[in-house]
Amino acid sequence: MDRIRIRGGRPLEGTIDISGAKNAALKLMVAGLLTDKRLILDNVPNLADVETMAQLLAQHGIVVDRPTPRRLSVGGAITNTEAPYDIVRKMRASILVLGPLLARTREARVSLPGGCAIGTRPVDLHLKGLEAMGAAIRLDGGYIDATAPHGLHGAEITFPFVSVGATEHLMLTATLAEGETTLINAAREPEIGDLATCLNAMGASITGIGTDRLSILGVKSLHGANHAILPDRIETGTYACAAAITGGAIFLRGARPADLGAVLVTLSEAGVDVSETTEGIQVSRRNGLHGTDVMTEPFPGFATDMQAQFMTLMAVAEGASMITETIFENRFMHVPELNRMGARINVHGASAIVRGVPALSGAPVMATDLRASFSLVLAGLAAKGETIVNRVYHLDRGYEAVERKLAACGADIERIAG
Ligand SMILES: CC(=O)N[C@H]1[C@@H](OP(=O)(O)OP(=O)(O)OC[C@H]2O[C@@H](n3ccc(=O)[nH]c3=O)[C@H](O)[C@@H]2O)O[C@H](CO)[C@@H](O)[C@@H]1O
Ligand SMILES: C=C(OP(=O)(O)O)C(=O)O
Repeated sequence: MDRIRIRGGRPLEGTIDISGAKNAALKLMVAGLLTDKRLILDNVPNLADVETMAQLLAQHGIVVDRPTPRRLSVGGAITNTEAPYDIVRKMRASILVLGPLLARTREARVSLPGGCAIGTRPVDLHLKGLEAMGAAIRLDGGYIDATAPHGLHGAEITFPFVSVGATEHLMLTATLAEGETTLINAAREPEIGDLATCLNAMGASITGIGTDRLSILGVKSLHGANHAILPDRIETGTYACAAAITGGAIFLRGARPADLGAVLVTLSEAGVDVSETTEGIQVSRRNGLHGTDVMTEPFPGFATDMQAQFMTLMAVAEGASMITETIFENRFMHVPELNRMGARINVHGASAIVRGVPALSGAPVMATDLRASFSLVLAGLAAKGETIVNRVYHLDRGYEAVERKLAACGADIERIAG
């Protein structure tokens, strides 16, 4: 298993090109199941999760090619409607194939994704939504068995709380259902807008993009399209934290400020200098950081995917911060690892109290999930001495070329293959 070695204490200076968003790319690839024609995606990040999704689609009969490093071509006829446990367990976005398979072939068997390190992550809203659209669903041996003998139809679906995955899943499915589907209290994450824009380019009829009420008028079939994936707002926020924690200055080329929601405002409140340009975002820090409270919320609130990275920043801020996680019940696994590096963090239920310390010290640490992994990389960049981050396969799921991007800004970082 690969590890990352970091010798901390260098201010990072330079430019980082922001990659296409992982959380959009995976769902856009699923859109390829909705048509026999070719869907061409550009600005596709080179990530383990993208490879896993390509594998999943391939075993459904869909051909996924990478004609150029940043382009994916997805298309073909569905030849198998079962999504096996071995692939689904690696990546939760896999569950999103269920509705599109049902809409195209009237049957699907998809493994239940199960819990994962950050929480139980149920899929009941996805299944209830599909049932409202006419699917018959049965759970059998860890699999979701779904059929729609009479096809799927539109429905009015009100989510009791905001779910990114359920909004995307039902929107994808509704494009081919008969009649109109309305999703009320829908998630408004920028990746959902990106997916809706691509589906419309494929011939879907989706209105209300960017709002919490999406209307989807089903069509008979979708065609191919060419779509460039939006820049990754979580990668952007993560490297903004790298500039801030090392007291450096990084230009985040290609980043879109409006997609960051509350994250940029919160960084500014904490003492980070953020300036927006048409080409990207400049982030630097000349003065001290101060403790700032945050609560994770659906977009445009502070993203749960930025919680661990922001906590590391607060670990070296002056004063205390309270960080409350409202989306996932177990997303504080980075806390004991950060404490091993000298942080002073206590968890009380859904909140962590972070008492800032003057400096962290390098240590061997264990990555536990994707964003937690980067929070440890950030700690290593700021710490005195050497940090070894173990189990970096979590990092490779969602961050492209981490060592190259950071080293280009002056970080002393290397991957140790093993
Ligand atoms: C609202 C939110 O911030 N969602 C995050 C969530 O999306 P993801 O799509 O994974 O999760 P959801 O948005 O669906 O989950 C939001 C909340 O609803 C619950 N839930 C969800 C579906 C369901 O059928 N039943 C149910 O109870 C979840 O357990 C969670 O507490 O994780 C992703 C990966 O970290 C993030 O990029 C998303 O920003
Ligand atoms: C946890 C994440 O992804 P996933 O939903 O694929 O687990 C993430 O993007 O931070």
